[in-house]
Order: sequence, then structure tokens, then C-alpha cells
Amino acid sequence: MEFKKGKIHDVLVRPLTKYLDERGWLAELYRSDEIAEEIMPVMAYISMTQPGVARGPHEHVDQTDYFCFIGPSNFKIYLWDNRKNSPTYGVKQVIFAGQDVPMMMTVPPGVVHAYKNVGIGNGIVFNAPNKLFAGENKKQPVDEIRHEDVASSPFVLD
Ligand SMILES: Cc1cn([C@H]2C[C@H](O)[C@@H](COP(=O)(O)OP(=O)(O)O[C@H]3O[C@@H](C)C(=O)[C@@H](O)[C@H]3O)O2)c(=O)[nH]c1=O
Repeated sequence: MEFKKGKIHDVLVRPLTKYLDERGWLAELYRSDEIAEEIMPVMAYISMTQPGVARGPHEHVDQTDYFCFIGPSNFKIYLWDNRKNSPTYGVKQVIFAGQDVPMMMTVPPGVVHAYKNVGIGNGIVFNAPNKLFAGENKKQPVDEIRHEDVASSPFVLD
């Protein structure tokens, strides 16, 4: 399948404001008065990704991810709309975000996603998904379809 470039339906991308003062900076990551109930985060984690390294492509069946790219480092984010019932099925979206352009981004189920650290130092990504990883008390299967090791996958990182 050939994906064409564009904007994916239901992917929310917003700049994050860093409030800078003599001590450093502070940025809000999410607020319950700004997020739709159905994608309200129930947990949060951060991950560190080394320079030149990617995570994904993955997709989720039920989970919406709520990523914040605030630095350190910058990321190239790849999204592919793999939802047959979506108005933008077959669309690929690429976004650059991180230290230089802080952004939040929600990624709904069925949108395949990956991100690569394109900076020169270790990079941090924050995620606040609307489902618990591995369910209550980590007793359920992980909701994650991993495409990274699939031969001839259409979800290729450049
Ligand atoms: C995501 C997650 C992982 N883990 C553990 C499992 C494993 O030992 C270690 C690393 O997990 P993973 O290999 O799943 O991490 P990773 O490959 O970074 O998975 C993530 O990739 C990005 C692209 C996404 O989109 C995320 O939704 C998630 O799928 O952390 C948790 O304990 N809680 C969590 O919420």
C-alpha cells in the first residue's frame, strides 16, 4: 500500500508553551479542561531515546496516546492512518517536534506511529495514554501491534 502525505483525521497537534524565567522554564502537559473525556489520560510515563534511534512503528487497538515532545532533543514523528473507516485512510503525516518546537500530539487507535531522535543528545518523550499499560495490575495483554520487525511493511522510517 502506498501512503500519501497529508493531515490525519483525529490526530490533535498543539504547540506547548514553555514559560521561561530566570530559574528555567515550566510547561503544562495536559489539563482535564482541555481534553475530551474519551481520551483522558489514566497513566503517564517518560522514555529516553538515544540519538539516531527510533521507537515504533506501533499501533494500538483501543489506546490513544498523548505524547509531549518538549526536549531534550528533537524528534521526527511518523504517523500512518491505517483505519479503513477513516476519512484519511492511507495518509502519512510527518511532524518535527521537541526542544526547538515543543508540541503535544494525540494518536488514536489504528494510527501507526513511530518517532526518531534526530538530535545529537539523548531525547525525552512524555506519554499519557488513556489506557493502562497491560491493564489493571498489569494482568491483561499489552495493547500494542508492533510493526518494526515485519518484512516488507509499508511503515518505513527514512
Ligand atoms: C509503554 C510501557 C512500557 N513498559 C515497559 C515494558 C518494557 O519492559 C519497557 C519498554 O517498553 P516497550 O518496548 O513497549 O516501549 P516502546 O517500544 O517505547 O513502546 C512505545 O513505543 C512508542 C512508539 C509508542 O507509541 C508507545 O505507545 C509504546 O508503544 O517498558 C511499562 O512498564 N509501562 C508502559 O506503559
